[in-house]
Amino acid sequence: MTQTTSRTSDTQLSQFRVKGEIPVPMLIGWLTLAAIPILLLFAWRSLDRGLAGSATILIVFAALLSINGIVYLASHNSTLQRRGFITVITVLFTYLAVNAIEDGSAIIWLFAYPPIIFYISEARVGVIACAGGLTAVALLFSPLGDMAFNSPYSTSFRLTMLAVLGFEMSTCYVLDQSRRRSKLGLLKLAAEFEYAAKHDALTGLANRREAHEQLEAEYQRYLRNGRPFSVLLMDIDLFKSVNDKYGHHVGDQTIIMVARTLQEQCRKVDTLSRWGGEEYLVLLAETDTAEAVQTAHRIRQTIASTPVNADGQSINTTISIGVATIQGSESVDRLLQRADEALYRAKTLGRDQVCDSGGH
Ligand SMILES: Nc1nc2c(ncn2[C@@H]2O[C@H](COP(=O)(O)OP(=O)(O)OP(=O)(O)O)[C@@H](O)[C@H]2O)c(=O)[nH]1
Repeated sequence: MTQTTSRTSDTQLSQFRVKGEIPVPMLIGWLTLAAIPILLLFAWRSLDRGLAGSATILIVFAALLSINGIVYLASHNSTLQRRGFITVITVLFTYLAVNAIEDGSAIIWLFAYPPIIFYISEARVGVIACAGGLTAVALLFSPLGDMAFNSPYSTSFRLTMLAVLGFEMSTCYVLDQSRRRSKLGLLKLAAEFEYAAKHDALTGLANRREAHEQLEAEYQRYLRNGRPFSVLLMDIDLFKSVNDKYGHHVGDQTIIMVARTLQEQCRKVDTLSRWGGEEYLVLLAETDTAEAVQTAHRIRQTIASTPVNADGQSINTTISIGVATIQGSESVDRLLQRADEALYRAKTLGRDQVCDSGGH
């Protein structure tokens, strides 16, 4: 996978939620609600110990988190909420490490940072934030840090802290990658299921169920705007003899090749489906009878003049077509029944024919 595609899929991934997954805005909401009383508690403790400056700064952080939450509630802008939250907690954790709040023990809160950052942001952001954080802590613990800040940490604490923090960040990264891969797998599986539920396995055309959905959608449009639509019900002529003569496999290939030719003959707005064994249905959106009959003749002629090449065999096929256009307040079932009757007539008239439900 290239970097571009992994980035794209990571961004796309965050837009989909699998069942049971905690939505990021909700998680940030809960974390904000939990953080505010904790910050106020430590502000009160700082005040109690005469550290008014620390108390004020912790109260400011609590206020900033509250404002971020309120802005989200008012705007529902989850990107803004996430960015605001990441900024506030990054500055907060830096402050806790540098200022050695609670006799330096507040630096332990840094362990809360990696799992949160990996969950609420893209993997790339998580890696950058954690690498930046670890470098910052290493600098703070270095002689350079000692020159700039008055840190109370012993050498053994510094080493343990850096090692454990690095270990935690790496573990969070590995687990997060695993979570993202599982999520991607689930989303792909869901897409495959959806595709399989809507398409015919042999030809890849819409299946009968999907055709019914499209018919219903077009019918609703017809009821709203009054513009009629038509259907072409098509059946390969004497298909049983193809199976009998060449075998089932060649029969299958013939069904696929006819489907391809039909696809080439249809507009993008039309829905071509495999209606049954060797039957196809075309839904012609916003098309009246004259236009539908013209299209049917064109399709019939193309099929008749295009021998099917299946497994090295050149097979001449023809199709019969029944045409019906929606009229008045009739139902979709009635429309299909009329198309079926027209197809039956085309068969009885000798096949390789187009008949419309008006009797032509
Ligand atoms: N190979 C193959 N054959 C299929 C498939 N589905 C249906 N059939 C066969 O298609 C044939 C349809 O035959 P019939 O309905 O009797 O009609 P026909 O021979 O096409 O004759 P007319 O429709 O009257 O022109 C049957 O032999 C089915 O077994 C399929 O998916 N693959």
